[in-house]
Amino acid sequence: MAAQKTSIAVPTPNQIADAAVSLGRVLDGEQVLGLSRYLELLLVWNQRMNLVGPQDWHTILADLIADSWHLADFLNSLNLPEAPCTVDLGAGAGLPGLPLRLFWPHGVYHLVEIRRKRTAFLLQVLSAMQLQRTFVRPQRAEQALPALAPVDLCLSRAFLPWPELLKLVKPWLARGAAVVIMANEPVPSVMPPDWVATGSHRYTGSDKDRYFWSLVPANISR
Ligand SMILES: C[S@@+](CC[C@H](N)C(=O)[O-])C[C@H]1O[C@@H](n2cnc3c(N)ncnc32)[C@H](O)[C@@H]1O
Repeated sequence: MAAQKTSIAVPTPNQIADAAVSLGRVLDGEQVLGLSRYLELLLVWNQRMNLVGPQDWHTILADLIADSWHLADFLNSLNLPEAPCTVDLGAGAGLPGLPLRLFWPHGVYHLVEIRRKRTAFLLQVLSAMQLQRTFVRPQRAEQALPALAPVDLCLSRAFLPWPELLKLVKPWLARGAAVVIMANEPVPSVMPPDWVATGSHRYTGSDKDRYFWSLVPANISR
């Protein structure tokens, strides 16, 4: 699908850079360009299919994309392999993965998404953003995980309730692997018996506090 002239307001690179500064992040030129390409395609495709709730770029940047730069900082604080194999399950509109790769380019990154129209969107954005070592897997997570295992890092946003996600991914994790949960509440004091929380981080999103939890299987922690 090619970008068409529409009535939607597509931000200029300078507007994106200024808005990011107002959200507390200074972007480099490549990040501005990457976000500009992502936002333009997202705004156009979002008019024809339901990719994200917000329709205006500033809300998308503040409510959705900013999570990815906070997530990049959290991932940098974890004890991960130098070039991890990461899966992003139920990637949908490419969140958190596509913006994340501008801020955290390590290892190989697989965006797993079952719906064909969404994978078509992801492929077009991927080609426009020219992200390194980042791939779209048009598959069910249940099929992609065995094919991509052993997995060093599992991410997902709004895909499955976290206890179900842990059950789904556990058989396919490498030794020392982590699952990072993006949550609206702090890490629970009681974990499932076979999991340990190894880190957590709170940050303030556009409207409320948000959290990342890093969880590892108890018997194969690093
Ligand atoms: C609520 S959306 C979240 C999308 C994106 N992560 C975000 O935060 O905007 C969940 C996505 O998971 C996809 N999905 C649902 N079940 C799946 C499965 N078994 N394997 C892969 N993707 C799946 C859906 O098609 C949908 O795009």
